[in-house]
Amino acid sequence: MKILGLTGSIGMGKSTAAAMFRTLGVPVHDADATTHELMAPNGLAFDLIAKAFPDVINNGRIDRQALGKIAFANPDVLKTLETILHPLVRAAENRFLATQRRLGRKLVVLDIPLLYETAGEKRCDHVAVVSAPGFIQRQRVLSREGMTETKFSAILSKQMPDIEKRKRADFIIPTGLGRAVTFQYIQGIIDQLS
Ligand SMILES: CC(C)(COP(=O)(O)OP(=O)(O)OC[C@H]1O[C@@H](n2cnc3c(N)ncnc32)[C@H](O)[C@@H]1O)[C@@H](O)C(=O)NCCC(=O)NCCS
Ligand SMILES: Nc1ncnc2c1ncn2[C@@H]1O[C@H](COP(=O)(O)OP(=O)(O)OP(=O)(O)O)[C@@H](O)[C@H]1O
Repeated sequence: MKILGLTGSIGMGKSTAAAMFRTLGVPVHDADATTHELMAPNGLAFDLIAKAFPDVINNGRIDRQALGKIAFANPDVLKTLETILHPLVRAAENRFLATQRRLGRKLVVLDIPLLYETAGEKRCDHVAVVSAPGFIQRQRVLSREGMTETKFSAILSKQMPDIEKRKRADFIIPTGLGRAVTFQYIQGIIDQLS
């Protein structure tokens, strides 16, 4: 079974590309979706996070925006969160891989936002990076509710620059030229790896 890592900086189009892989029949494990499940009220990380950051609990739920506000402004908070979440995400990823192997899959995708930042490429056979020009990325991200210039800069500073990701990638998937182009590239990657 070949493992393709899918990554890219904030707003570059990972989720959109992941959905296209799924449409084309390739199973995808989504690390970000896993963190959402882990942080839900019945999730495995809820109690640990609620204990570490009681101020961000709102109506029995973790207020992600409030947590993001402190985490992206404070390296210690982000570190604590990562220490809680990353091993649990990794365990979920391993369960996904075991299931897909049992099912005899030839190709699977691991969608990991911080793939290069956490040396995740070591457990992938190939890596694809989604990328668009910086001004498009900026427009996309700043149009999100609750996003500010300061938060965008703080998040960017914690991620490997797009140019560096592009240098390391086996495949670069353009996401600034329209969805049809992205889809075509993804189809080409699947053909090449199948
Ligand atoms: C701080 C949290 C609660 C903020 O949640 P919120 O819903 O407001 O933002 P969201 O998760 O959509 O992230 C916004 C952007 O920041 C990026 N980002 C998230 N965590 C990190 C991180 N640890 N380092 C760098 N960038 C990050 C995301 O990839 C995304 O591009 C959340 O991002 C979180 O729990 N982060 C820590 C876990 C983590 O590392 N997740 C990313 C990879 S699995
Ligand atoms: N290939 C594409 N063509 C056109 N627009 C796109 C494409 N990919 C993504 N977009 C647009 O860009 C925005 C961000 O996309 P998406 O949510 O997939 O990014 P992401 O990398 O998963 O973001 P984050 O890292 O912040 O979670 C969305 O509004 C989406 O509609």
